[in-house]
Amino acid sequence: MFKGLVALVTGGSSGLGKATAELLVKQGGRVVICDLPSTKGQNTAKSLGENAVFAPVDVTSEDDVKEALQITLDKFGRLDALINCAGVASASRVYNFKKEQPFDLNIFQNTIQVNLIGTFNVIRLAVGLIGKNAPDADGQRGVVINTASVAAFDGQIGQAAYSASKAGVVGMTLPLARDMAKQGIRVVTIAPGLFRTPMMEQLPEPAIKSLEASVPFPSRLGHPQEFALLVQSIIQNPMLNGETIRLDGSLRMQP
Ligand SMILES: CC(=O)CC(=O)SCCNC(=O)CCNC(=O)[C@H](O)C(C)(C)COP(=O)(O)OP(=O)(O)OC[C@H]1O[C@@H](n2cnc3c(N)ncnc32)[C@H](O)[C@@H]1OP(=O)(O)O
Ligand SMILES: NC(=O)C1=CN([C@@H]2O[C@H](COP(=O)(O)OP(=O)(O)OC[C@H]3O[C@@H](n4cnc5c(N)ncnc54)[C@H](O)[C@@H]3O)[C@@H](O)[C@H]2O)C=CC1
Repeated sequence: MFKGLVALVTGGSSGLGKATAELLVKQGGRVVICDLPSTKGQNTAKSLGENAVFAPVDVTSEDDVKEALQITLDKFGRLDALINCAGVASASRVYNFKKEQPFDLNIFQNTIQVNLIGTFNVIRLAVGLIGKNAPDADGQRGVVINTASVAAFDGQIGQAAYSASKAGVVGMTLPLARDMAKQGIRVVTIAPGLFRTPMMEQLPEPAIKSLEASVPFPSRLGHPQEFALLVQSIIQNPMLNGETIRLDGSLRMQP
C-alpha cells in the first residue's frame, strides 16, 4: 500500500508513534524513527528491519532535527510524510491554596516547549524536504500529521499546561495547511482520546479505570494500532486537509 513512501515519525519509539512506525513499515513504507537518545528507538528500528532507521532527536533542537533530515536523505533519499507524535504530559493545579504554591512555571514552559514548539520546529524544518518531491497527479507533494489531544478542547483539572500546548497544535493546523497549499503539502491533526500507552500508564490504575468507564463506546482505552489506522487513512485521503479529527469513542472528559 505504501511502497516507496518515506515517513519521519517523532516519538516513534513508544506508544502511538511506535504503532504508527510499525504499521507504515508493514504496509511497505520506510520510516525514520525520531526519539530522545535515551529511549529504545534503536531497538524499535532494528526490530522493523532495513526499512527503518533510528535518529536520536530532541524535537526542540534545530540541530537534532536537521541531522535527522540528513539521515532521512542519506538512507531513503526523500521524505513524504511527517508524523509528529513526540509529547509530554503534566498535571498540576494553577495554584495550591493549601500550600500557597503557584504552578511551577518551568513545568508550564517545558510542556509548551516540547508539545507545541517542538512540533512546529520539526514541521518548519521537514517541509523543506517534502517540498522537493515532484507533485503527484493531484499536485500533492506530501503530508504532515500532528498529534493534539481531546484535552485541547476539554482539559481536566491540572491540565492547563498540557491543554494549552495541544490547543496550540490544533490552532496552527489550518494556517499551516493554508501556508503550504500551493506546494501541495497537507496538514492534518489527530486529537486522540485515551489510548493505552506508557504515557497513559503513568496514571494510577483506578484513574485509568474511571477514565475508561467515561468513554461512551467503545468503553475502553484505545489500542495504539487504532491511532495508526487513522494515520494510514489520512495519508491515503487527499481531501483531508487543515482539520483536527477527534479519535475518542465520543469521549468528552469531565472536570
Ligand atoms: C494524555 C492525554 O492526552 C489524554 C488525557 O488528557 S487523559 C486525562 C489525564 N488527566 C489528568 O492527567 C488529570 C490531571 N489532574 C490531576 O491529576 C489532579 O487533578 C491534580 C494532581 C492536578 C490535582 O489533584 P489534587 O487531588 O487536587 O491534589 P493536590 O493538587 O495535591 O491537592 C491537594 C489538596 O489541595 C486541594 N486543592 C489544591 N488546589 C486546589 C484548587 N485550585 N481548588 C480547590 N482545591 C485545591 C485539593 O482538593 C486537595 O485537598 P484535599 O487533600 O483536602 O482533598
Ligand atoms: N496516550 C494517550 O491517551 C494520548 C496521547 N496523546 C499524545 O500522543 C502523543 C504520543 O503519546 P503516547 O504514545 O501516549 O506517549 P509515550 O510517552 O508512549 O510516547 C511519547 C514519546 O515522545 C517522546 N518524546 C518526549 N519528549 C521528546 C522530545 N523532546 N523529543 C523527542 N521525543 C520526545 C518520548 O521519548 C516518547 O517516546 C503525545 O503527543 C501525547 O501527548 C494525546 C491524547 C491521548
